Amino acid sequence: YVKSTKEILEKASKERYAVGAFNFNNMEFLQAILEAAEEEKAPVIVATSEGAIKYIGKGDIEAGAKLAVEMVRTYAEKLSVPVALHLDHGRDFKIIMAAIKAGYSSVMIDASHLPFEENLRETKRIVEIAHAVGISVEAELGKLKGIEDNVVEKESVLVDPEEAKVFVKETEVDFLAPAIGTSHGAFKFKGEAQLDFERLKKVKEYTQIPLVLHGASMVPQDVVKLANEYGAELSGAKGVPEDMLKKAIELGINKINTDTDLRITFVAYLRKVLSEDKSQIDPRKIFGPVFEQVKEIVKERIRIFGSSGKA
Ligand SMILES: O=C(COP(=O)(O)O)N(O)CCCCO
Ligand code: NA
Ligand SMILES: [Zn+2]
Repeated sequence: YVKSTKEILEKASKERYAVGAFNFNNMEFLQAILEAAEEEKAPVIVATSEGAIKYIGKGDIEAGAKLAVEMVRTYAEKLSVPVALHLDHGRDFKIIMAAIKAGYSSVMIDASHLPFEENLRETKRIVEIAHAVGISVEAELGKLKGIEDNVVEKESVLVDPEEAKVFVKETEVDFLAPAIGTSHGAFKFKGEAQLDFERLKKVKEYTQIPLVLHGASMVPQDVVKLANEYGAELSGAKGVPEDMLKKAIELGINKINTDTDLRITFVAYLRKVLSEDKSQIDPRKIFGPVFEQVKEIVKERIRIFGSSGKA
């Protein structure tokens, strides 16, 4: 059933577990994510980036947002678990407004590339509008490394817990994504994976609100290997290790954004199925086994996040 992001995350924060926020940009990924949550009896957040809304709407933002909402509602109303739809990395005011108008439960205003005062002002503006119509808001403090959609962040600037305290108080934002060393995509760490747990601990203590981990995909090496065996070129791919995810959850992370793990699984098994079933031309016979695997990896993530059975 449909439930608000805020209710889902406040329960998670109180009970110290995390809820997956899985990205989708087509029907099959959405189906796989929702089936996984249902089978794990877990609350789940499904998310679209701005690019996904444009992709779903073939460039028409209002149509894309509306279709995403209607797909989620049509599936979710049949499920026994709570489902919320979230706008990931909102940057364009028009798209954030389109998501709110279409019926998204929460929106992220990502102004983390701006100086603190501007991030604060931008976030405050969106919070005022969203709260006026009962929508919750996520913001980001500090910078992730790597490519954030179309903004290349050269270096990661880790969150300042003192700034986080002021930021949350001033903006009344509902959830905060503190940068603690992760980055988007499959190539997260040059050397050893490391997250700044000290900062995370302080941010939770100072803000006492649900926290979000971006760039949290684990990049499973067995799946990377399989993809490469069937012709992909993903050498050097590295994600967040399980023990670090679990420690981040203990320290107060309640929403874990996961996209790359689903993408790598999709690509590995699509390559495998196409190369093994050479006469297959029915998309359902190709996508069926591929998205079965995507569902399984989502279930694995839900178990690691501690949200299995929490519906
Ligand atoms: O923080 C994340 C997920 O990051 P990851 O790339 O680790 O799955 N997202 O916000 C998902 C969209 C970013 C582009 O993939
Ligand atoms: Na987000
Ligand atoms: Zn992100």
